[in-house]
Amino acid sequence: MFMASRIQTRAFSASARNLSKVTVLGAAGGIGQPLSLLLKLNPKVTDLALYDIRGAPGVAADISHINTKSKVTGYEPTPSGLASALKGAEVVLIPAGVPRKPGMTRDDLFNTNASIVRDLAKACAESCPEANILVIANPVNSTVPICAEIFKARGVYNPKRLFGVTTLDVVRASRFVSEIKDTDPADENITVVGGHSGVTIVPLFSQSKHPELSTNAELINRVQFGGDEVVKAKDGAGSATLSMAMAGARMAESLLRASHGEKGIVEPTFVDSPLYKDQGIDFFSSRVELGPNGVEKILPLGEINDAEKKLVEACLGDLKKNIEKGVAFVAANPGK
Ligand SMILES: NC(=O)c1ccc[n+]([C@@H]2O[C@H](COP(=O)([O-])OP(=O)(O)OC[C@H]3O[C@@H](n4cnc5c(N)ncnc54)[C@H](O)[C@@H]3O)[C@@H](O)[C@H]2O)c1
Ligand SMILES: O=C(O)C[C@H](O)C(=O)O
Repeated sequence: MFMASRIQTRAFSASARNLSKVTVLGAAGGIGQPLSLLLKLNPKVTDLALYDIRGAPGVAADISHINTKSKVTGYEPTPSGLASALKGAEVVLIPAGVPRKPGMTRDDLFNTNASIVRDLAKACAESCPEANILVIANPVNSTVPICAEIFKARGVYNPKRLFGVTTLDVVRASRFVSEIKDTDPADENITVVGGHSGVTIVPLFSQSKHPELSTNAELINRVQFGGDEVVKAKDGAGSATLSMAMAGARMAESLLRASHGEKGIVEPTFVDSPLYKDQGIDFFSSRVELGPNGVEKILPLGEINDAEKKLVEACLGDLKKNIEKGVAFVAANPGK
């Protein structure tokens, strides 16, 4: 209790002074570089810290020449470099980890990415336990529970500060709808719930301006497997990087706006959620109102139609297994 209030006071005093340090772990990668670029263009970011196991100082030197006010620092790939990159961070984005190649599922990345995320989560728990942690590395359905377990083991878990970034699913859904309806995607607000892989991605078109799309199997499939479209087109060179950078920058911007006092900021995101806990599912993506302390309010799913109820049903089975896999990994491999 004492820890939680101390954490909240510190976070508030930094944002009250409008000083926002944002750290990117995996900053020299396909997502990391354009994400860092977009964060450098964001006037709410005053201090941008870039860390990677290779190349972060070079990316930082390059980005630091952009004529916006924020200070950019690239850190060496050492434990002290990582700790310095994280110290005082308000937001940490984690795109560190390997991407898919054609024929792979996101779960096929688990063996490599689980330990990368575990070790970075440990560094966060030690150096910036009060930060908002935004997990991009796949499989998100498992890497977010991994982070939670690491924070719990160190007694610093704050469920309001841990987010799986599912913004790209929302971005895609609005773009795909706008292509069908010939509208501006900025006017298409599509809620996507569940998790971030295949059938765990559930768009709720019945809640949009185009409820008839909730039976459009082709569109639903495209939202659920949009990532595969990019993996296939890149033909072995990785997965979505540029659209993901935009989506990650949007999620970070939303959190910063909320921490700077703006009200009513809502983003669908994968969080520790009460919505399906009675079914043993501790994490779920739904519309979340953000505030100065991270999660302000987890909004209910609301009315959904029968077709969408079936999609949610199909999501829950896979999601439960993905979450359990992350929790079991930390239990069996707590690391150093
Ligand atoms: N959440 C989403 O919607 C979403 C979207 C796209 C990609 N992704 C995932 O994001 C991850 C990164 O994708 P990418 O295309 O940028 O890959 P990438 O290989 O281009 O970049 C990954 C970077 O992580 C770095 N890295 C590896 N281990 C590290 C460690 N221990 N500490 C710090 N940095 C480390 C690498 O050096 C590399 O620069 C993948 O797992 C991918 O599946 C998620
Ligand atoms: O598809 C992937 O592997 C990357 C990412 O999760 C995406 O949705 O584009």
